[in-house]
Amino acid sequence: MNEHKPFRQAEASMTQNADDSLRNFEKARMVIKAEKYHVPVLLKESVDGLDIKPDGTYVDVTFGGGGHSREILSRLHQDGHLYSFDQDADAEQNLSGSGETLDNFTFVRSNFRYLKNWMRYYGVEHIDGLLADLGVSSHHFDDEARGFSFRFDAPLDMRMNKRGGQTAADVVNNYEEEQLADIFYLYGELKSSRRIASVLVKERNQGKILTTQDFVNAVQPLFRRGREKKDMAKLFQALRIEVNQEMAALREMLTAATDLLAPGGRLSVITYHSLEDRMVKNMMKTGNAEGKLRQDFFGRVECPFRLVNNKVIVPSDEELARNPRSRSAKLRIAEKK
Ligand SMILES: C[S@@+](CC[C@H](N)C(=O)[O-])C[C@H]1O[C@@H](n2cnc3c(N)ncnc32)[C@H](O)[C@@H]1O
Repeated sequence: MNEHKPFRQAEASMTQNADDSLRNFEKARMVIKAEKYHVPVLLKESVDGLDIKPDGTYVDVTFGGGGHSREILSRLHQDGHLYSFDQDADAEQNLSGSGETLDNFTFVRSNFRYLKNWMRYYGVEHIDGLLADLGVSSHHFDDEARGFSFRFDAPLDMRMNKRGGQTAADVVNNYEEEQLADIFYLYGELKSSRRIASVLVKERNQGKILTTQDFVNAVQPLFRRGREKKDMAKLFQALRIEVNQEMAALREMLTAATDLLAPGGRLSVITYHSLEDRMVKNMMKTGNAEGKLRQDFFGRVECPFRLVNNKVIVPSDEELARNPRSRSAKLRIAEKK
């Protein structure tokens, strides 16, 4: 009889674990209530990439509508923990206000560039995995008042964190012409960036550019017919990246994550434009955002990560059909050595 005992114990603990997962999932569903806020992108692929240990410590630095957080929580047991960050107050509203709480979940209303400080604050020295699903959520594009979309007329704001920092109107009205051109070229990959900057400067000399429609009216005549929407989207993206200092925040977060991850810990990052993707790729291949190869005394490349996927993972045809907003997503996964 005795030789069966370990099996029975294993069976009992499997049932216990399954119960734990179900309970966690149900509770997470109650605590994270958003359904329409955002459709999670590459959900299974990115969370599978974390290779979750049920008792591990995980971070989702981009909570948004909580789709990825909920999936991570469903795979954790009571002794695991998830810290989820978002700098936007609207994202926090996706947590149930009913007083329901999850013991193994902490929401951090902050920019993820302060990841290290917050982990220190919570007494966390190492994490087993970090997920980032960068950029803005569908909610940002669909909320008429936030100024992220050229489909609506709204104050030219575009701040994810409305508590502070410069707005898109501040950038458009105060930056030097050359600075504006650089932003449009670097973050929007727009060939006509100099012309756009020059037109904006002329326009603002007539009167401040304060709304999305002021901005659209100024630049629209520059775009070739048939390309207006694509180019406008690129221009709005460029402004948004500058307003929210997205590249600097990403660099700081990736550096902190590299230090915090325990050996065997996973980094799973979804990007939506080429500059972000390049920075993530560099970090995973070389351990620094610039992609500088470092070699040891014997000429061996030193890198804190092992790539889990050599080729980027992109949404399947089924996902693209179901959620066209996933079209530019690229997922990279690496493991800390
Ligand atoms: C693409 S959405 C994430 C969606 C989420 N994974 C889901 O399934 O619902 C990105 C979220 O990250 C937040 N975010 C972007 N940059 C951030 C930063 N530097 N610090 C904190 N939150 C940030 C945005 O406010 C937005 O809610």
